[in-house]
Amino acid sequence: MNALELRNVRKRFKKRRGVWVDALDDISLTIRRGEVVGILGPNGSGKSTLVRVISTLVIPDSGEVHVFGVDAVAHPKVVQRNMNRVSVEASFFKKLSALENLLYGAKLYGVTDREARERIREILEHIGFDYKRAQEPMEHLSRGMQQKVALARALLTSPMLMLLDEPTTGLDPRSKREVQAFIRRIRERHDASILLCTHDMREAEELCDRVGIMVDGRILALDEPRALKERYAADGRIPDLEEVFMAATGYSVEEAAAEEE
Ligand SMILES: Nc1ncnc2c1ncn2[C@@H]1O[C@H](COP(=O)(O)OP(=O)(O)OP(=O)(O)O)[C@@H](O)[C@H]1O
Repeated sequence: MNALELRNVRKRFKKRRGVWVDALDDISLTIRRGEVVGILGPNGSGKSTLVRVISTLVIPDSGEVHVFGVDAVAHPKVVQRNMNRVSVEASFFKKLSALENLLYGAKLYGVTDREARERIREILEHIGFDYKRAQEPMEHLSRGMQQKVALARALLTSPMLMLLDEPTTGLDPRSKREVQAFIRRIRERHDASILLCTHDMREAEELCDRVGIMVDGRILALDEPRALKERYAADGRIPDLEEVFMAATGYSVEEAAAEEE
């Protein structure tokens, strides 16, 4: 059984009168157990909508979404238990400490307080979060530190499927490396299947088994990074992933990362 299966998923949004946008335009995608699949795409290409549909926050107009064989549209509660989403919009109780927020998160997933406390310490240390600061209110922490708490919360509940929506965007270089190293470790242990949306080509290449390129709600290419590069080879020269991205999308990396108009 696959960790994730999307078949012909569509989602349209009304932008203004008479103007619609196909955020997801006939998306089919499979993630095998233990596999890390990256999605690279410019702003507005539909990555967040993809993550929201899988995490049952948005209902697709048509198509099927199965998480470990369970229909996500018909049984959102069951599916939510088997996955966790990390995104910049992660919600916390800002006045409470990181530790209190993490304990609360663990409780929702049925992890006991004692078990949670041990694991919280271990996870925070692994991702380079100074445990002494875990007692401070969330609102005192930098964005990078809050992002690490969001990641810790996702890991704490041992989700079978992790949806990482730009987990390193906005982090300082050191935090970024720590978070990436942690994702790499999870990957090596093969204990989670991961969908990773990112702007960062190197991150995608280093962390993902397969990478998809998304533009205007469609996945243009999805393959192992090496195979993608071979596919776009010209005159016997193998391009890097950045060049593949430009060739496939017509966007430069800078344009892809720029704010949506
Ligand atoms: N709730 C909504 N209402 C109207 N339009 C929406 C809504 N959510 C997304 N869209 C539109 O759907 C398209 C895809 O958006 P989405 O946020 O999924 O892209 P993205 O690739 O995640 O971009 P970003 O990297 O900026 O988050 C965009 O044109 C966006 O404006």
